[in-house]
Amino acid sequence: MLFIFRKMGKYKGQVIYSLIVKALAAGADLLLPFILAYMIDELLFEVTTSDYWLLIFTGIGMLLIALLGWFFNISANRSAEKVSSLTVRDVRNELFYKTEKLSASQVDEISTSSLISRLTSDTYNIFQMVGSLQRLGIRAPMLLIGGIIMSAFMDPLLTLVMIAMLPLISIVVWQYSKKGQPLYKDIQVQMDEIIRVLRENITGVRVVRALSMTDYEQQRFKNENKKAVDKELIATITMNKISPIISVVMNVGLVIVLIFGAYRVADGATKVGQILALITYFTIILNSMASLTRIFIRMSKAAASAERIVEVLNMETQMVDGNLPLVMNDEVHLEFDHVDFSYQGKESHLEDITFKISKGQTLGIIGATGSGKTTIINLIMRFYDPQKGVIKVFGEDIKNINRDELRRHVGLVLQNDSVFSDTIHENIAFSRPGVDANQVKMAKEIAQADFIDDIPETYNYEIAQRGTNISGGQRQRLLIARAVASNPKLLILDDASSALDYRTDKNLRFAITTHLKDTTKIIVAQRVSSIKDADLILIIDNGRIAAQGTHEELLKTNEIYQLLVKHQLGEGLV
Ligand SMILES: Nc1ncnc2c1ncn2[C@@H]1O[C@H](COP(=O)(O)OP(=O)(O)OP(=O)(O)O)[C@@H](O)[C@H]1O
Repeated sequence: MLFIFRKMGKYKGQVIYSLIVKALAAGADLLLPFILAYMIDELLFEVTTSDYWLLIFTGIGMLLIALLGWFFNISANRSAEKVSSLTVRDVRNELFYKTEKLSASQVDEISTSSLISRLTSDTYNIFQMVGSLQRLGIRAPMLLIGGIIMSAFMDPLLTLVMIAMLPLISIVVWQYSKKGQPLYKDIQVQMDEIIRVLRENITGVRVVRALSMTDYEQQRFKNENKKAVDKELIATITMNKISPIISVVMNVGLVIVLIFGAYRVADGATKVGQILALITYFTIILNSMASLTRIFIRMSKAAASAERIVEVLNMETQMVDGNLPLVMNDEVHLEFDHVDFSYQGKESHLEDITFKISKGQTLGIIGATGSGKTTIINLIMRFYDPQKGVIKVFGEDIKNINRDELRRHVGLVLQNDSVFSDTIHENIAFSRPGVDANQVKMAKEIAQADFIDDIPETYNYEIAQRGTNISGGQRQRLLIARAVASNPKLLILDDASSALDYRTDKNLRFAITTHLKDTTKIIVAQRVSSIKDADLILIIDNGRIAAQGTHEELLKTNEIYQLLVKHQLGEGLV
Protein backbone atom coordinates (compact mmCIF):
# COMPACT_ATOMS: atom_id res chain seq x y z
CA MET A 1 0.00 0.00 0.00
CA LEU A 2 2.92 2.30 0.80
CA PHE A 3 4.06 1.75 -2.78
CA ILE A 4 0.78 3.20 -4.12
CA PHE A 5 0.94 6.21 -1.80
CA ARG A 6 4.53 6.85 -2.88
CA LYS A 7 3.47 6.79 -6.51
CA MET A 8 0.55 9.16 -5.80
CA GLY A 9 3.00 11.44 -3.99
CA LYS A 10 4.35 12.63 -7.33
CA TYR A 11 1.01 14.35 -7.95
CA LYS A 12 0.48 15.62 -4.43
CA GLY A 13 -0.51 19.12 -5.61
CA GLN A 14 -3.34 17.68 -7.68
CA VAL A 15 -4.29 15.22 -4.91
CA ILE A 16 -4.49 18.03 -2.35
CA TYR A 17 -6.65 20.03 -4.78
CA SER A 18 -9.04 17.05 -5.22
CA LEU A 19 -9.23 16.51 -1.48
CA ILE A 20 -9.89 20.19 -0.64
CA VAL A 21 -12.57 20.54 -3.30
CA LYS A 22 -14.13 17.23 -2.18
CA ALA A 23 -14.12 18.54 1.39
CA LEU A 24 -15.94 21.70 0.24
CA ALA A 25 -18.53 19.56 -1.57
CA ALA A 26 -19.01 17.45 1.54
CA GLY A 27 -19.39 20.65 3.59
CA ALA A 28 -22.16 21.78 1.23
CA ASP A 29 -23.91 18.41 1.60
CA LEU A 30 -23.72 18.69 5.38
CA LEU A 31 -25.21 22.18 5.43
CA LEU A 32 -28.38 21.27 3.54
CA PRO A 33 -30.26 19.24 6.25
CA PHE A 34 -29.37 21.93 8.79
CA ILE A 35 -30.98 24.63 6.65
CA LEU A 36 -33.91 22.33 5.98
CA ALA A 37 -34.52 21.94 9.73
CA TYR A 38 -34.39 25.72 10.15
CA MET A 39 -36.91 26.18 7.32
CA ILE A 40 -39.35 23.63 8.75
CA ASP A 41 -39.13 24.61 12.43
CA GLU A 42 -38.66 28.37 12.22
CA LEU A 43 -40.29 29.42 8.98
CA LEU A 44 -42.80 26.88 7.72
CA PHE A 45 -45.08 26.49 10.76
CA GLU A 46 -45.14 30.13 11.85
CA VAL A 47 -45.17 31.80 8.45
CA THR A 48 -45.86 35.58 8.19
CA THR A 49 -45.45 37.81 5.09
CA SER A 50 -41.85 38.69 5.93
CA ASP A 51 -41.08 35.06 6.84
CA TYR A 52 -42.59 34.07 3.48
CA TRP A 53 -39.82 35.95 1.61
CA LEU A 54 -37.20 34.59 3.99
CA LEU A 55 -38.52 31.09 3.23
CA ILE A 56 -38.10 31.70 -0.52
CA PHE A 57 -34.60 33.19 -0.12
CA THR A 58 -33.53 30.33 2.15
CA GLY A 59 -34.86 27.88 -0.46
CA ILE A 60 -32.85 29.66 -3.17
CA GLY A 61 -29.81 29.57 -0.84
CA MET A 62 -30.27 25.81 -0.45
CA LEU A 63 -30.45 25.41 -4.21
CA LEU A 64 -27.25 27.44 -4.68
CA ILE A 65 -25.42 25.42 -2.04
CA ALA A 66 -26.60 22.20 -3.72
CA LEU A 67 -25.39 23.51 -7.11
CA LEU A 68 -22.06 24.52 -5.61
CA GLY A 69 -21.69 21.07 -4.07
CA TRP A 70 -22.46 19.51 -7.45
CA PHE A 71 -19.86 21.70 -9.18
CA PHE A 72 -17.21 20.93 -6.53
CA ASN A 73 -17.91 17.20 -6.86
CA ILE A 74 -17.51 17.24 -10.65
CA SER A 75 -14.29 19.24 -10.50
CA ALA A 76 -12.79 17.05 -7.75
CA ASN A 77 -13.79 13.83 -9.55
CA ARG A 78 -12.12 15.00 -12.75
CA SER A 79 -8.95 15.84 -10.91
CA ALA A 80 -9.07 12.47 -9.10
CA GLU A 81 -9.43 10.59 -12.41
CA LYS A 82 -6.43 12.47 -13.79
CA VAL A 83 -4.28 11.54 -10.78
CA SER A 84 -5.31 7.85 -11.00
CA SER A 85 -4.55 7.71 -14.73
CA LEU A 86 -1.16 9.37 -14.28
CA THR A 87 -0.26 7.23 -11.25
CA VAL A 88 -1.12 4.03 -13.09
CA ARG A 89 0.72 5.22 -16.18
CA ASP A 90 3.85 5.61 -14.03
CA VAL A 91 3.38 2.19 -12.39
CA ARG A 92 2.90 0.54 -15.79
CA ASN A 93 5.95 2.29 -17.27
CA GLU A 94 8.11 1.31 -14.30
CA LEU A 95 6.89 -2.27 -14.43
CA PHE A 96 7.42 -2.49 -18.18
CA TYR A 97 10.91 -1.01 -17.87
CA LYS A 98 11.73 -3.54 -15.14
CA THR A 99 10.29 -6.38 -17.24
CA GLU A 100 12.65 -5.42 -20.04
CA LYS A 101 15.56 -5.66 -17.62
CA LEU A 102 14.61 -9.08 -16.25
CA SER A 103 16.81 -11.94 -17.26
CA ALA A 104 15.23 -14.73 -19.32
CA SER A 105 15.36 -17.03 -16.28
CA GLN A 106 13.50 -14.48 -14.17
CA VAL A 107 10.83 -14.24 -16.87
CA ASP A 108 10.66 -18.06 -16.86
CA GLU A 109 10.26 -17.96 -13.08
CA ILE A 110 7.37 -15.46 -13.00
CA SER A 111 5.92 -16.63 -16.34
CA THR A 112 4.97 -14.39 -19.24
CA SER A 113 1.22 -14.68 -18.56
CA SER A 114 1.68 -13.52 -15.00
CA LEU A 115 3.71 -10.54 -16.20
CA ILE A 116 0.91 -9.66 -18.61
CA SER A 117 -1.76 -9.84 -15.91
CA ARG A 118 0.40 -7.80 -13.51
CA LEU A 119 0.77 -5.15 -16.22
CA THR A 120 -2.95 -5.13 -17.03
CA SER A 121 -5.46 -6.25 -14.40
CA ASP A 122 -3.24 -5.59 -11.37
CA THR A 123 -2.50 -2.05 -12.48
CA TYR A 124 -6.24 -1.59 -13.17
CA ASN A 125 -7.00 -2.49 -9.53
CA ILE A 126 -4.58 0.22 -8.45
CA PHE A 127 -6.24 2.67 -10.85
CA GLN A 128 -9.62 1.97 -9.25
CA MET A 129 -8.29 2.37 -5.73
CA VAL A 130 -6.44 5.63 -6.37
CA GLY A 131 -9.65 7.05 -7.89
CA SER A 132 -11.89 5.86 -5.04
CA LEU A 133 -9.48 7.05 -2.41
CA GLN A 134 -9.58 10.60 -3.74
CA ARG A 135 -13.29 10.62 -4.51
CA LEU A 136 -14.45 9.01 -1.28
CA GLY A 137 -11.38 9.03 0.96
CA ILE A 138 -12.05 12.53 2.26
CA ARG A 139 -15.75 12.78 1.50
CA ALA A 140 -16.83 9.68 3.43
CA PRO A 141 -14.94 10.42 6.68
CA MET A 142 -15.98 14.08 6.46
CA LEU A 143 -19.63 13.19 6.01
CA LEU A 144 -19.30 10.65 8.81
CA ILE A 145 -17.66 13.02 11.30
CA GLY A 146 -19.57 16.07 10.06
CA GLY A 147 -22.84 14.13 10.27
CA ILE A 148 -22.09 13.19 13.87
CA ILE A 149 -21.12 16.76 14.83
CA MET A 150 -24.18 18.26 13.16
CA SER A 151 -26.56 15.76 14.74
CA ALA A 152 -24.85 16.22 18.15
CA PHE A 153 -25.40 19.94 17.69
CA MET A 154 -29.11 19.29 17.18
CA ASP A 155 -29.69 16.52 19.72
CA PRO A 156 -26.67 15.18 21.63
CA LEU A 157 -28.65 12.49 23.42
CA LEU A 158 -29.99 10.87 20.24
CA THR A 159 -26.59 11.18 18.58
CA LEU A 160 -25.07 9.08 21.35
CA VAL A 161 -27.25 6.16 20.19
CA MET A 162 -25.64 6.36 16.75
CA ILE A 163 -22.11 6.76 18.08
CA ALA A 164 -22.57 3.64 20.20
CA MET A 165 -22.90 1.66 16.95
CA LEU A 166 -19.58 2.85 15.45
CA PRO A 167 -17.05 0.64 17.32
CA LEU A 168 -19.00 -2.46 16.31
CA ILE A 169 -19.00 -1.34 12.67
CA SER A 170 -15.27 -0.55 12.71
CA ILE A 171 -14.47 -4.07 13.97
CA VAL A 172 -16.58 -5.64 11.20
CA VAL A 173 -14.93 -3.54 8.43
CA TRP A 174 -11.42 -4.21 9.76
CA GLN A 175 -11.91 -7.96 10.10
CA TYR A 176 -13.37 -8.42 6.64
CA SER A 177 -10.78 -6.20 4.93
CA LYS A 178 -8.06 -8.39 6.44
CA LYS A 179 -9.78 -11.48 5.06
CA GLY A 180 -10.21 -9.89 1.63
CA GLN A 181 -6.60 -9.27 0.64
CA PRO A 182 -5.46 -12.93 0.31
CA LEU A 183 -8.71 -13.76 -1.50
CA TYR A 184 -8.08 -11.01 -4.05
CA LYS A 185 -4.49 -12.19 -4.49
CA ASP A 186 -5.86 -15.65 -5.31
CA ILE A 187 -8.05 -14.14 -8.01
CA GLN A 188 -5.08 -12.37 -9.58
CA VAL A 189 -3.05 -15.60 -9.59
CA GLN A 190 -5.98 -17.31 -11.34
CA MET A 191 -6.03 -14.46 -13.89
CA ASP A 192 -2.45 -15.49 -14.75
CA GLU A 193 -3.74 -18.97 -15.60
CA ILE A 194 -6.54 -17.62 -17.82
CA ILE A 195 -4.05 -15.48 -19.73
CA ARG A 196 -1.71 -18.47 -20.06
CA VAL A 197 -4.40 -20.64 -21.68
CA LEU A 198 -5.52 -17.73 -23.84
CA ARG A 199 -1.98 -17.02 -25.05
CA GLU A 200 -1.31 -20.67 -25.81
CA ASN A 201 -4.50 -20.85 -27.84
CA ILE A 202 -4.05 -17.62 -29.75
CA THR A 203 -0.46 -18.38 -30.72
CA GLY A 204 -1.25 -22.01 -31.49
CA VAL A 205 -4.68 -21.47 -33.02
CA ARG A 206 -3.87 -23.34 -36.22
CA VAL A 207 -2.43 -26.37 -34.47
CA VAL A 208 -5.42 -26.47 -32.15
CA ARG A 209 -7.79 -26.46 -35.13
CA ALA A 210 -5.69 -28.81 -37.23
CA LEU A 211 -5.63 -31.38 -34.46
CA SER A 212 -9.37 -30.92 -33.80
CA MET A 213 -8.53 -29.87 -30.26
CA THR A 214 -11.00 -26.96 -30.19
CA ASP A 215 -13.45 -28.74 -27.84
CA TYR A 216 -10.65 -29.82 -25.54
CA GLU A 217 -9.18 -26.31 -25.42
CA GLN A 218 -12.61 -24.76 -24.87
CA GLN A 219 -13.08 -27.08 -21.91
CA ARG A 220 -9.61 -26.17 -20.60
CA PHE A 221 -10.48 -22.48 -20.82
CA LYS A 222 -13.89 -23.07 -19.22
CA ASN A 223 -12.23 -24.84 -16.28
CA GLU A 224 -9.78 -22.02 -15.66
CA ASN A 225 -12.52 -19.44 -16.10
CA LYS A 226 -14.75 -21.30 -13.64
CA LYS A 227 -11.96 -21.38 -11.08
CA ALA A 228 -11.60 -17.60 -11.46
CA VAL A 229 -15.37 -17.09 -11.09
CA ASP A 230 -15.44 -19.32 -7.98
CA LYS A 231 -12.59 -17.36 -6.41
CA GLU A 232 -14.26 -14.07 -7.35
CA LEU A 233 -17.49 -15.34 -5.78
CA ILE A 234 -15.78 -16.32 -2.52
CA ALA A 235 -14.12 -12.89 -2.30
CA THR A 236 -17.29 -11.01 -3.23
CA ILE A 237 -19.48 -12.99 -0.82
CA THR A 238 -16.97 -12.44 1.97
CA MET A 239 -16.60 -8.73 1.34
CA ASN A 240 -20.29 -8.13 0.63
CA LYS A 241 -21.13 -9.31 4.12
CA ILE A 242 -19.83 -5.97 5.42
CA SER A 243 -22.54 -3.74 3.91
CA PRO A 244 -25.60 -5.65 5.21
CA ILE A 245 -24.07 -5.97 8.69
CA ILE A 246 -23.43 -2.22 8.79
CA SER A 247 -26.89 -1.55 7.40
CA VAL A 248 -28.59 -3.68 10.06
CA VAL A 249 -26.59 -2.08 12.90
CA MET A 250 -27.24 1.44 11.63
CA ASN A 251 -30.94 0.85 10.98
CA VAL A 252 -31.38 -0.56 14.48
CA GLY A 253 -29.83 2.70 15.68
CA LEU A 254 -32.20 4.66 13.44
CA VAL A 255 -35.28 2.89 14.82
CA ILE A 256 -34.14 3.58 18.39
CA VAL A 257 -33.62 7.25 17.44
CA LEU A 258 -37.12 7.43 15.92
CA ILE A 259 -38.79 5.91 18.99
CA PHE A 260 -36.89 8.18 21.40
CA GLY A 261 -37.37 11.10 19.02
CA ALA A 262 -41.16 10.68 19.01
CA TYR A 263 -41.17 10.82 22.83
CA ARG A 264 -38.93 13.87 22.87
CA VAL A 265 -41.12 15.73 20.32
CA ALA A 266 -44.22 14.87 22.42
CA ASP A 267 -42.40 16.19 25.53
CA GLY A 268 -41.42 19.36 23.66
CA ALA A 269 -37.72 18.60 24.14
CA THR A 270 -37.12 18.78 20.38
CA LYS A 271 -38.92 19.75 17.16
CA VAL A 272 -40.17 17.76 14.11
CA GLY A 273 -37.78 19.55 11.71
CA GLN A 274 -34.84 18.65 13.92
CA ILE A 275 -35.86 14.99 13.99
CA LEU A 276 -36.18 15.08 10.18
CA ALA A 277 -32.71 16.64 9.88
CA LEU A 278 -31.36 14.08 12.35
CA ILE A 279 -32.72 11.24 10.22
CA THR A 280 -31.13 12.84 7.12
CA TYR A 281 -27.80 13.09 8.96
CA PHE A 282 -28.09 9.45 10.03
CA THR A 283 -28.71 8.49 6.40
CA ILE A 284 -25.63 10.50 5.45
CA ILE A 285 -23.66 8.64 8.14
CA LEU A 286 -25.04 5.31 6.87
CA ASN A 287 -24.05 6.15 3.28
CA SER A 288 -20.62 7.31 4.33
CA MET A 289 -20.10 4.00 6.13
CA ALA A 290 -21.09 2.19 2.90
CA SER A 291 -18.60 4.36 0.97
CA LEU A 292 -15.88 3.58 3.48
CA THR A 293 -16.63 -0.12 3.02
CA ARG A 294 -16.22 0.28 -0.74
CA ILE A 295 -12.88 1.98 -0.19
CA PHE A 296 -11.74 -0.85 2.07
CA ILE A 297 -12.73 -3.45 -0.55
CA ARG A 298 -10.83 -1.58 -3.25
CA MET A 299 -7.88 -1.15 -0.91
CA SER A 300 -7.79 -4.90 -0.22
CA LYS A 301 -7.81 -5.58 -3.97
CA ALA A 302 -5.19 -2.93 -4.71
CA ALA A 303 -2.95 -4.08 -1.83
CA ALA A 304 -2.96 -7.64 -3.25
CA SER A 305 -2.15 -6.29 -6.72
CA ALA A 306 0.50 -3.87 -5.45
CA GLU A 307 2.21 -6.77 -3.67
CA ARG A 308 2.44 -8.67 -6.98
CA ILE A 309 3.81 -5.61 -8.79
CA VAL A 310 6.34 -4.80 -6.07
CA GLU A 311 7.48 -8.43 -6.17
CA VAL A 312 8.59 -7.87 -9.79
CA LEU A 313 10.00 -4.39 -9.19
CA ASN A 314 12.09 -5.67 -6.29
CA MET A 315 13.66 -8.49 -8.28
CA GLU A 316 17.39 -8.12 -8.33
CA THR A 317 18.95 -7.27 -11.64
CA GLN A 318 20.67 -10.56 -12.34
CA MET A 319 22.54 -9.51 -15.44
CA VAL A 320 24.83 -6.61 -14.88
CA ASP A 321 25.69 -4.90 -18.12
CA GLY A 322 29.30 -4.20 -18.91
CA ASN A 323 30.22 -0.94 -20.57
CA LEU A 324 33.47 -1.67 -22.37
CA PRO A 325 33.54 -0.34 -25.95
CA LEU A 326 33.73 -3.13 -28.52
CA VAL A 327 37.19 -2.98 -30.12
CA MET A 328 36.86 -6.18 -32.18
CA ASN A 329 40.55 -6.44 -33.04
CA ASP A 330 40.81 -10.02 -31.85
CA GLU A 331 41.00 -12.67 -34.54
CA VAL A 332 38.95 -15.09 -32.41
CA HIS A 333 35.34 -13.94 -32.72
CA LEU A 334 33.65 -16.50 -30.50
CA GLU A 335 35.04 -18.63 -27.73
CA PHE A 336 33.44 -20.92 -25.12
CA ASP A 337 35.78 -21.93 -22.33
CA HIS A 338 34.54 -24.83 -20.16
CA VAL A 339 30.99 -23.50 -20.01
CA ASP A 340 28.35 -25.19 -17.79
CA PHE A 341 24.74 -24.07 -17.81
CA SER A 342 21.41 -25.04 -16.29
CA TYR A 343 18.10 -23.18 -16.85
CA GLN A 344 16.79 -23.53 -13.30
CA GLY A 345 20.11 -24.25 -11.64
CA LYS A 346 19.12 -27.91 -11.08
CA GLU A 347 19.61 -30.38 -13.96
CA SER A 348 22.48 -29.60 -16.28
CA HIS A 349 21.59 -28.41 -19.79
CA LEU A 350 25.14 -27.69 -21.05
CA GLU A 351 28.31 -29.20 -19.69
CA ASP A 352 31.93 -28.36 -20.34
CA ILE A 353 31.38 -26.62 -23.68
CA THR A 354 34.70 -25.51 -25.13
CA PHE A 355 35.38 -24.34 -28.70
CA LYS A 356 36.51 -21.27 -30.65
CA ILE A 357 36.12 -19.81 -34.12
CA SER A 358 37.80 -16.91 -35.85
CA LYS A 359 36.47 -13.86 -37.63
CA GLY A 360 34.69 -14.69 -40.88
CA GLN A 361 34.58 -18.41 -40.15
CA THR A 362 31.47 -20.58 -40.07
CA LEU A 363 30.47 -22.72 -37.10
CA GLY A 364 28.00 -25.54 -37.70
CA ILE A 365 26.06 -26.99 -34.78
CA ILE A 366 24.20 -30.25 -35.20
CA GLY A 367 22.59 -32.64 -32.73
CA ALA A 368 19.40 -34.38 -31.71
CA THR A 369 16.25 -32.54 -30.64
CA GLY A 370 16.64 -31.14 -27.14
CA SER A 371 20.41 -31.72 -27.09
CA GLY A 372 21.22 -28.08 -26.26
CA LYS A 373 21.90 -26.35 -29.61
CA THR A 374 19.55 -23.39 -29.03
CA THR A 375 20.80 -23.15 -25.46
CA ILE A 376 24.28 -22.36 -26.83
CA ILE A 377 22.72 -19.56 -28.93
CA ASN A 378 20.81 -18.28 -25.86
CA LEU A 379 24.13 -17.90 -24.05
CA ILE A 380 25.81 -16.13 -27.00
CA MET A 381 22.91 -13.64 -27.09
CA ARG A 382 23.23 -13.31 -23.30
CA PHE A 383 19.59 -14.20 -22.70
CA TYR A 384 21.04 -16.25 -19.83
CA ASP A 385 24.39 -16.30 -18.05
CA PRO A 386 26.29 -19.58 -17.59
CA GLN A 387 26.92 -20.90 -14.09
CA LYS A 388 30.51 -21.80 -14.94
CA GLY A 389 33.09 -20.93 -17.58
CA VAL A 390 33.73 -17.92 -19.79
CA ILE A 391 32.18 -16.88 -23.10
CA LYS A 392 34.08 -14.41 -25.24
CA VAL A 393 32.48 -12.63 -28.18
CA PHE A 394 34.62 -10.45 -30.46
CA GLY A 395 37.53 -11.20 -28.10
CA GLU A 396 35.80 -9.73 -25.04
CA ASP A 397 34.23 -11.49 -22.06
CA ILE A 398 30.50 -11.29 -22.81
CA LYS A 399 29.81 -9.99 -19.30
CA ASN A 400 31.86 -6.87 -20.01
CA ILE A 401 29.90 -5.96 -23.13
CA ASN A 402 26.76 -3.86 -23.02
CA ARG A 403 23.94 -6.20 -24.07
CA ASP A 404 22.36 -3.72 -26.51
CA GLU A 405 25.76 -3.08 -28.08
CA LEU A 406 26.38 -6.83 -28.38
CA ARG A 407 22.99 -7.49 -29.98
CA ARG A 408 23.39 -4.58 -32.41
CA HIS A 409 26.26 -6.47 -34.02
CA VAL A 410 24.43 -9.78 -34.23
CA GLY A 411 22.00 -10.88 -36.93
CA LEU A 412 19.80 -13.59 -35.47
CA VAL A 413 17.09 -15.86 -36.81
CA LEU A 414 15.53 -18.15 -34.23
CA GLN A 415 13.44 -21.24 -34.87
CA ASN A 416 10.06 -19.69 -34.17
CA ASP A 417 10.81 -16.07 -34.93
CA SER A 418 7.92 -13.91 -35.98
CA VAL A 419 7.38 -11.35 -38.68
CA PHE A 420 5.33 -8.24 -37.93
CA SER A 421 2.16 -6.86 -39.42
CA ASP A 422 3.94 -4.25 -41.49
CA THR A 423 5.32 -3.87 -45.02
CA ILE A 424 7.99 -6.24 -46.34
CA HIS A 425 10.42 -3.29 -46.39
CA GLU A 426 9.84 -2.53 -42.69
CA ASN A 427 10.03 -6.21 -41.79
CA ILE A 428 13.52 -6.33 -43.27
CA ALA A 429 14.80 -2.83 -42.40
CA PHE A 430 13.23 -2.83 -38.94
CA SER A 431 13.80 0.95 -38.65
CA ARG A 432 17.51 0.38 -38.04
CA PRO A 433 19.75 3.32 -38.86
CA GLY A 434 21.79 2.74 -41.99
CA VAL A 435 19.54 0.02 -43.37
CA ASP A 436 18.30 1.77 -46.49
CA ALA A 437 16.47 0.55 -49.60
CA ASN A 438 19.74 -0.66 -51.16
CA GLN A 439 20.64 -2.70 -48.09
CA VAL A 440 17.14 -4.17 -48.04
CA LYS A 441 17.48 -5.18 -51.70
CA MET A 442 20.88 -6.73 -51.08
CA ALA A 443 19.45 -8.60 -48.08
CA LYS A 444 16.64 -9.91 -50.25
CA GLU A 445 19.17 -11.28 -52.70
CA ILE A 446 21.30 -12.96 -50.05
CA ALA A 447 18.21 -14.47 -48.41
CA GLN A 448 16.96 -15.84 -51.76
CA ALA A 449 13.71 -13.94 -51.17
CA ASP A 450 12.95 -13.52 -54.89
CA PHE A 451 9.28 -14.11 -54.23
CA ILE A 452 9.12 -10.41 -53.25
CA ASP A 453 9.64 -9.40 -56.91
CA ASP A 454 6.67 -11.54 -57.94
CA ILE A 455 4.26 -9.67 -55.63
CA PRO A 456 2.72 -6.62 -57.41
CA GLU A 457 3.29 -4.36 -54.36
CA THR A 458 6.85 -5.78 -53.92
CA TYR A 459 8.42 -4.22 -50.78
CA ASN A 460 5.21 -2.36 -49.91
CA TYR A 461 3.25 -5.58 -49.51
CA GLU A 462 1.62 -5.67 -46.08
CA ILE A 463 2.45 -8.82 -44.12
CA ALA A 464 -0.42 -10.04 -41.94
CA GLN A 465 -0.02 -10.57 -38.21
CA ARG A 466 2.34 -13.51 -37.56
CA GLY A 467 2.89 -13.76 -41.31
CA THR A 468 -0.26 -15.71 -42.07
CA ASN A 469 -0.43 -14.39 -45.66
CA ILE A 470 2.96 -15.80 -46.71
CA SER A 471 4.29 -19.35 -46.73
CA GLY A 472 6.62 -20.84 -44.09
CA GLY A 473 9.57 -20.81 -46.50
CA GLN A 474 8.85 -17.20 -47.51
CA ARG A 475 8.67 -16.23 -43.85
CA GLN A 476 12.06 -17.85 -43.17
CA ARG A 477 13.60 -16.00 -46.11
CA LEU A 478 12.18 -12.71 -44.85
CA LEU A 479 13.66 -13.37 -41.41
CA ILE A 480 17.05 -14.22 -42.90
CA ALA A 481 16.90 -11.01 -44.98
CA ARG A 482 16.19 -9.06 -41.77
CA ALA A 483 19.17 -10.68 -40.04
CA VAL A 484 21.66 -9.98 -42.85
CA ALA A 485 20.37 -6.48 -43.78
CA SER A 486 22.41 -4.72 -41.09
CA ASN A 487 25.61 -6.43 -42.26
CA PRO A 488 26.17 -7.99 -38.82
CA LYS A 489 29.53 -9.01 -37.40
CA LEU A 490 27.99 -12.26 -36.18
CA LEU A 491 25.19 -14.05 -38.01
CA ILE A 492 23.25 -16.78 -36.22
CA LEU A 493 20.81 -18.96 -38.09
CA ASP A 494 19.11 -21.35 -35.67
CA ASP A 495 17.28 -23.92 -37.77
CA ALA A 496 16.47 -21.00 -40.04
CA SER A 497 16.44 -22.84 -43.32
CA SER A 498 14.41 -25.91 -42.33
CA ALA A 499 11.52 -24.86 -44.58
CA LEU A 500 13.77 -24.23 -47.58
CA ASP A 501 14.38 -26.85 -50.26
CA TYR A 502 17.93 -28.19 -50.61
CA ARG A 503 18.71 -26.04 -53.64
CA THR A 504 17.57 -22.75 -52.06
CA ASP A 505 19.41 -23.69 -48.86
CA LYS A 506 22.60 -24.24 -50.89
CA ASN A 507 22.20 -20.94 -52.76
CA LEU A 508 21.59 -19.18 -49.47
CA ARG A 509 24.80 -20.55 -47.94
CA PHE A 510 26.75 -19.61 -51.05
CA ALA A 511 25.36 -16.05 -51.00
CA ILE A 512 26.13 -15.65 -47.32
CA THR A 513 29.71 -16.86 -47.79
CA THR A 514 30.37 -14.56 -50.73
CA HIS A 515 28.57 -11.42 -49.49
CA LEU A 516 29.37 -11.62 -45.78
CA LYS A 517 33.05 -12.55 -45.88
CA ASP A 518 34.00 -10.82 -42.62
CA THR A 519 30.89 -11.95 -40.79
CA THR A 520 31.31 -14.86 -38.42
CA LYS A 521 28.48 -17.33 -39.05
CA ILE A 522 26.79 -19.84 -36.80
CA ILE A 523 24.44 -22.29 -38.44
CA VAL A 524 22.34 -24.58 -36.27
CA ALA A 525 20.72 -27.27 -38.34
CA GLN A 526 19.31 -30.77 -38.37
CA ARG A 527 20.55 -31.31 -41.94
CA VAL A 528 24.18 -32.30 -42.52
CA SER A 529 24.09 -30.55 -45.90
CA SER A 530 23.49 -27.19 -44.16
CA ILE A 531 26.64 -27.36 -42.06
CA LYS A 532 29.05 -29.64 -43.91
CA ASP A 533 31.06 -26.76 -45.39
CA ALA A 534 31.52 -25.10 -41.99
CA ASP A 535 35.04 -24.43 -40.68
CA LEU A 536 34.11 -26.10 -37.42
CA ILE A 537 31.24 -28.48 -36.68
CA LEU A 538 30.03 -29.23 -33.14
CA ILE A 539 28.07 -32.40 -32.54
CA ILE A 540 25.96 -31.80 -29.46
CA ASP A 541 24.68 -34.77 -27.54
CA ASN A 542 22.76 -34.40 -24.28
CA GLY A 543 24.28 -31.00 -23.44
CA ARG A 544 27.88 -32.02 -24.20
CA ILE A 545 30.12 -31.71 -27.24
CA ALA A 546 30.30 -35.30 -28.49
CA ALA A 547 32.82 -34.32 -31.17
CA GLN A 548 34.13 -31.28 -33.02
CA GLY A 549 36.06 -30.81 -36.25
CA THR A 550 35.57 -30.27 -39.95
CA HIS A 551 33.30 -32.44 -42.09
CA GLU A 552 36.25 -34.52 -43.27
CA GLU A 553 37.71 -34.95 -39.79
CA LEU A 554 34.38 -35.99 -38.29
CA LEU A 555 33.67 -38.37 -41.16
CA LYS A 556 36.88 -40.18 -40.28
CA THR A 557 36.62 -40.14 -36.52
CA ASN A 558 33.03 -39.86 -35.31
CA GLU A 559 30.47 -42.63 -35.49
CA ILE A 560 27.41 -40.41 -34.83
CA TYR A 561 28.45 -38.12 -37.68
CA GLN A 562 29.11 -41.06 -39.99
CA LEU A 563 25.61 -42.35 -39.28
CA LEU A 564 24.05 -38.93 -39.86
CA VAL A 565 25.83 -38.54 -43.20
CA LYS A 566 24.91 -42.07 -44.21
CA HIS A 567 21.22 -41.48 -43.47
CA GLN A 568 20.97 -37.98 -44.89
CA LEU A 569 23.46 -37.81 -47.77
CA GLY A 570 23.77 -41.44 -48.74
CA GLU A 571 26.18 -44.35 -48.28
CA GLY A 572 28.65 -43.11 -50.91
CA LEU A 573 29.81 -40.10 -48.88
CA VAL A 574 30.87 -42.04 -45.78
N1 LIG B 1 13.55 -21.86 -20.92
C1 LIG B 1 13.83 -23.13 -20.57
N2 LIG B 1 13.64 -23.55 -19.30
C2 LIG B 1 13.93 -24.81 -18.93
N3 LIG B 1 14.42 -25.76 -19.76
C3 LIG B 1 14.63 -25.40 -21.04
C4 LIG B 1 14.35 -24.08 -21.52
N4 LIG B 1 14.65 -24.03 -22.83
C5 LIG B 1 15.11 -25.26 -23.16
N5 LIG B 1 15.10 -26.08 -22.09
C6 LIG B 1 15.57 -27.48 -22.04
O1 LIG B 1 16.95 -27.50 -22.39
C7 LIG B 1 17.25 -28.63 -23.20
C8 LIG B 1 17.95 -28.16 -24.48
O2 LIG B 1 17.03 -27.38 -25.21
P1 LIG B 1 17.44 -26.67 -26.57
O3 LIG B 1 16.32 -25.80 -26.98
O4 LIG B 1 18.77 -26.07 -26.42
O5 LIG B 1 17.53 -27.94 -27.54
P2 LIG B 1 17.85 -27.97 -29.10
O6 LIG B 1 19.03 -28.88 -29.28
O7 LIG B 1 17.95 -26.61 -29.66
O8 LIG B 1 16.55 -28.71 -29.61
P3 LIG B 1 15.77 -28.53 -31.02
O9 LIG B 1 16.63 -29.13 -32.07
O10 LIG B 1 14.53 -29.32 -30.80
O11 LIG B 1 15.54 -27.10 -31.18
C9 LIG B 1 15.93 -29.34 -23.44
O12 LIG B 1 15.87 -30.42 -22.53
C10 LIG B 1 14.88 -28.31 -23.09
O13 LIG B 1 13.74 -28.93 -22.53
